[in-house]
Amino acid sequence: MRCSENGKRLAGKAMADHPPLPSFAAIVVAAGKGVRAGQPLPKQFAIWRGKPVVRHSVEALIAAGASRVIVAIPPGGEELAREALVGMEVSLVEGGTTRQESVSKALGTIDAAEFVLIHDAARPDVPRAVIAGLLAALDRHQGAIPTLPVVDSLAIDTDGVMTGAANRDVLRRVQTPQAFRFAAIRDAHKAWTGGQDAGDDAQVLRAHGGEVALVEGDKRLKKLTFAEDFVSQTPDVRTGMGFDVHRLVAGEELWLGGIRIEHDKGLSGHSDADVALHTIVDALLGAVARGDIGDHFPPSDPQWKGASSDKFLLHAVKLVGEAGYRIGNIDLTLICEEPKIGPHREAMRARIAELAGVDIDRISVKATTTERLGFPGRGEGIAAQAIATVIRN
Ligand SMILES: Nc1ccn([C@@H]2O[C@H](COP(=O)(O)OP(=O)(O)OP(=O)(O)O)[C@@H](O)[C@H]2O)c(=O)n1
Ligand SMILES: C[C@](O)(CO)[C@H](O)COP(=O)(O)O
Repeated sequence: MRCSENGKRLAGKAMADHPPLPSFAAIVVAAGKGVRAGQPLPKQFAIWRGKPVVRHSVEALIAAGASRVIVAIPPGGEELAREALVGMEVSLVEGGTTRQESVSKALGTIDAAEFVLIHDAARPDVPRAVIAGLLAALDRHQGAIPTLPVVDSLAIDTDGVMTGAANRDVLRRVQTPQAFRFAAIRDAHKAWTGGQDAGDDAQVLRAHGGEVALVEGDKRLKKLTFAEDFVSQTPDVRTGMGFDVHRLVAGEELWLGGIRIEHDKGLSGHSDADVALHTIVDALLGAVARGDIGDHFPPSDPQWKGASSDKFLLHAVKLVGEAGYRIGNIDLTLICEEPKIGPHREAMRARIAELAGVDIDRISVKATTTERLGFPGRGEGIAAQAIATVIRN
């Protein structure tokens, strides 16, 4: 069965900007029921990152130069599979009641190949570097599998009670694709006599006396198993904007962007009137929908008379954290003729970054004039506007 009969050589579609890999056949097992994933369709046909799950890995294997791709599908799943793999040159084979049986049936359709990669459709994101590492290891071994270290300590569970521990230093989490010398894995599957299923094909090969190399796996090869694995991982990003104006008057200190600037005039207001910090406070409050600066620090409250605006910004940063977010970036624009902002820009960025608790590269301070037009142009006041993004933790 083929989803496309166009007869083009698959290897010709391999990405031109990578050195070619040794020729290999690929089996993608997609014949499971996907019960734990609880999707409306078997999970291998559900949409993930805009495409059916199974399509992702088939595309990656073809791009890496697979000479042919055999996909094991569930009984009665041909229409779903054709739809998921439309336009791709693959062979479809009906799978079995277990993964191992599905692999065996797919292996039975290959007459000859030097190497074969066996992969779970449920692991859609297949880095080419992993494929390259596996194929390279077949120089010296009959099989090679991608693995990751175990990061948690391990307990042996006997009816809910810990009855021992395992040494995680010698244990590895095993992923797919798993790569084999074709004849070795074909013979191992044929010879399998164990009543119980093996966990994977590397175990089948080992049971037949083959040696399996461990190569570095990749987090991206995570298996989609549960419903939560289908929930979008796109970060929840929010934006807030702020705008403020303060009057410039003689006889006041000028506080701007959290620093004191020598100038013949200063900003007037109930607090230190740092228009830049006030604007940033409003942008942050807006991003987490916590009102505006006047709600938190009313100008009528005497305790804020002459207060440093640092306090306001620290408070807004705290509210962002309490809402479950962290600051992504802040982009501030100051609108004035005087003072010139350029000489103070880096000091402002550093102070704002310090108060916001983020790296300086997340803070931008820009300035513009109004071509001597309006109140900023006449030097009567300074206006500021800011945009802040926050990202859910
Ligand atoms: N009879 C089977 C069972 C599983 N698989 C495939 O083996 C891979 C790994 O299996 P798993 O994640 O356990 O998938 P399911 O068996 O479909 O999941 P569940 O146990 O939740 O039903 C999947 O790509 C699955 O489609 C297969 O080809 N044939
Ligand atoms: C083959 C496998 O993905 C390697 O980790 C794993 O053994 C499949 O197990 P499952 O129970 O079929 O999900």
